[in-house]
Amino acid sequence: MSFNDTLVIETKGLEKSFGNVKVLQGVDLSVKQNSIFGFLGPNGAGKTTTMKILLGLIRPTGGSGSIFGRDIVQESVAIRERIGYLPQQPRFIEYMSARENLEFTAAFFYTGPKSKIRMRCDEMLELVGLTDKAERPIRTFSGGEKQRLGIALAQVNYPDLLILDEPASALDPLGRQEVLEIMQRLRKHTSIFYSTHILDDVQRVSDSVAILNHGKVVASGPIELILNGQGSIIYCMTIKGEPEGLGEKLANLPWVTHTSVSQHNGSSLWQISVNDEVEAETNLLRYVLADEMITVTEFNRKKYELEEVFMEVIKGDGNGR
Ligand SMILES: Nc1ncnc2c1ncn2[C@@H]1O[C@H](COP(=O)(O)OP(=O)(O)OP(=O)(O)O)[C@@H](O)[C@H]1O
Repeated sequence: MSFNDTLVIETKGLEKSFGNVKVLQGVDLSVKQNSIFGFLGPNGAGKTTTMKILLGLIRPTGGSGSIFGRDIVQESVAIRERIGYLPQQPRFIEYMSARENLEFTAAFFYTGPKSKIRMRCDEMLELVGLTDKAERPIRTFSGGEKQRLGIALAQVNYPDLLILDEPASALDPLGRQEVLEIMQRLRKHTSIFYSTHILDDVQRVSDSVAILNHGKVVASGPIELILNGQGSIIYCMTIKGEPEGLGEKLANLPWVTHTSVSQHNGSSLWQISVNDEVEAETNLLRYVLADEMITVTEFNRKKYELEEVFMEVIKGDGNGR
C-alpha cells in the first residue's frame, strides 16, 4: 500500500440508536492519509454522532471502525492522543487571552520546558493569523477569530488527524475563507475530516467527500468523480455554423441516449448524454466535425456543481440511480 493510500479512518456498517431511534444505519467511511475529507449532510443526518463515535465519546450500537489501524471502541484512549478535535461550539476561557488559552491546553499535552510550550503556541498563533491579537481576552474576539483559535487549540499537540465539526458554517464569507485557507495550510502536516452543510466550501478545499442522509452514506468518493455526475455522462459542445440534421444523426448513434440544444450569441450549445464514455471521447467530436461547414469552439465533459449532486442524492436517497 503506498503512503497516500493509507487509511486514517475506516468504518464498516457503523450503527447508532438512541432508544428505538436509529440515528446511524450502517455508515461506511474510508478516509485517506493527508486528505481533506468533507463529511456532508443536512441537519440531523448524523454527522456529529459519527464524529463522537470516532472520538470514542459515545459507543456505536453496531458495526466497527478503526483510526490509525486501531479499534475505535477498544483503543479509543490511544487514538485520542493523536487526534485534534474542534467541536461545533468550542468553549474557551473567556477572560483569558488567546495565548493563555493555548498555553493552558498545550500544558496538558506537553511536559517539556515552558520556553518550548511558548514556541509551540507562537507557531500556532502564526498559523491561524492571530499573532497580533494574542494578548486580547477571548471575550473580545469575533466568531471567526474564535473559530481560528479553536483550530489552533485542536492542532497544538501536532495531531495526525484533525476532526472539525462544522468549522466554517457559522461564519461570514470572509471568515469562512480564512478557515478554509488554514485547512489548506494544515494538510501537509495532518489529515482533516470535517463536517459541513456548505457545499461551496467543500468544492473549494476537499479532495474526497461522503454525503450522509438519514444516517446512511448516499454518495462517497473523490470529489472529481462525484462532480463528474454519479452515472450520467454528458458532453457539452459549442458549435458555430449550421449543423445539418445533427440532432437526428446523433440520435442514430447507439451510445447516445439524449441530446438537447440551445442558441446563444450566434452559436448553438449542445448537451449530449451518452452511455459509453470511451466511444464518446474517441468518436463524438470526430463525428460532428465530419460536417465541414461548422466549427466546434468548445468540447468538454459536463462538470456538475456539488449542489446538483447533493440535491439529487438527497432527493433520491441513493436508491434512484
Ligand atoms: N443523545 C441523543 N439522544 C437522542 N437523540 C440524539 C442524541 N444525539 C443526537 N440525537 C439525534 O440524532 C440525530 C442526528 O444528530 P446529529 O447531531 O448527529 O446530526 P448532524 O448531522 O450533526 O446535524 P447538524 O448539522 O444539525 O449538527 C438527530 O435527530 C438528533 O436529534
